[in-house]
Amino acid sequence: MTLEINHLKKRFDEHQAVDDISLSVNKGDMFGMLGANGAGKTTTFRMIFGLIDPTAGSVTWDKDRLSYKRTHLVGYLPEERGLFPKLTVKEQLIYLMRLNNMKKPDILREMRHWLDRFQVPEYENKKIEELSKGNQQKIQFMAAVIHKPELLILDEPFSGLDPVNSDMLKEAVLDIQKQGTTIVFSSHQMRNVEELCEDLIMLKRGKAVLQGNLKTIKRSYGMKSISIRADYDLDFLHSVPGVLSLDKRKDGAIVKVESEDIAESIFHHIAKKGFVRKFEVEEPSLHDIFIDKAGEDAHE
Ligand SMILES: Nc1ncnc2c1ncn2[C@@H]1O[C@H](COP(=O)(O)OP(=O)(O)OP(=O)(O)O)[C@@H](O)[C@H]1O
Repeated sequence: MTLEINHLKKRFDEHQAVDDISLSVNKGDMFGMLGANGAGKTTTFRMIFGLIDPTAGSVTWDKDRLSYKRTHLVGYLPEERGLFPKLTVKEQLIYLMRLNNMKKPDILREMRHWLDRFQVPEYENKKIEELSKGNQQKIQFMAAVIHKPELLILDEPFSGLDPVNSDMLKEAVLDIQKQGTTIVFSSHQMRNVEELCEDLIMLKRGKAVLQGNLKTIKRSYGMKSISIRADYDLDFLHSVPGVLSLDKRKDGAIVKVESEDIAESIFHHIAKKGFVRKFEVEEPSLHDIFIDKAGEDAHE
């Protein structure tokens, strides 16, 4: 079972929201979709789920279009959370899961399992409007997973969660993946993507600007980050060709350079100045790559 996206495009009047993206995600993989605000992530998710039709290109799950009859195979956590404030958690989940043809005893069993897991068993009979935003999000997440979909789409699942709840959700997502579910998610929090994804696509104004295996991308990315500790001012490194940025720290600096060769030349420059306490060349973080690639659209 594979999610296949081929030359997918979506145009809204004059605006090309998604511009020719192709990707495939194999069963059980976790795939990250990155991009600044307005890059086209949500539009892509809506096309995967079948809420809107592509202008061109195709989306298939297990070689077939995700038509209305097959939507129960997919779990979708939409960006615009859509719960009914006046319903209780139980009523809400029964309502949504009946749409997936789930039987009531199965819904209740799964709901209680998840409420226990999220350490909020007492929420069963609480109204949605009585819950905090973060806790409503847990219920929305449950609505995406209770029917055990083959493909799970999570649009910004971690936004608005405190660190404890964010970790709880992350563990839940990893467990669901272990059970063989294929997961595609978007996040503005690069650390989450680094922790969870093997493969990713980075969109900018609807186009893929970076795509592939995260480890390979990081290894092959020219840019390097050097962590330096020294007892003298490192400001002079600003004028070394190939230095992209210099971020001063208490007893040194983090210097971003274009390539490993530049890192070597930096080492010679500072060694001439005096004793170097630390000089460590690291691969760029996904955050660095995002700023570099998503460019002026990224306001992280
Ligand atoms: N129904 C619509 N009609 C017109 N324009 C739309 C519509 N839906 C999305 N767009 C436009 O398409 C572009 C992509 O939007 P989309 O919501 O897919 O971005 P996104 O990557 O999910 O952004 P964010 O991180 O802010 O959620 C935006 O410029 C948006 O204004």
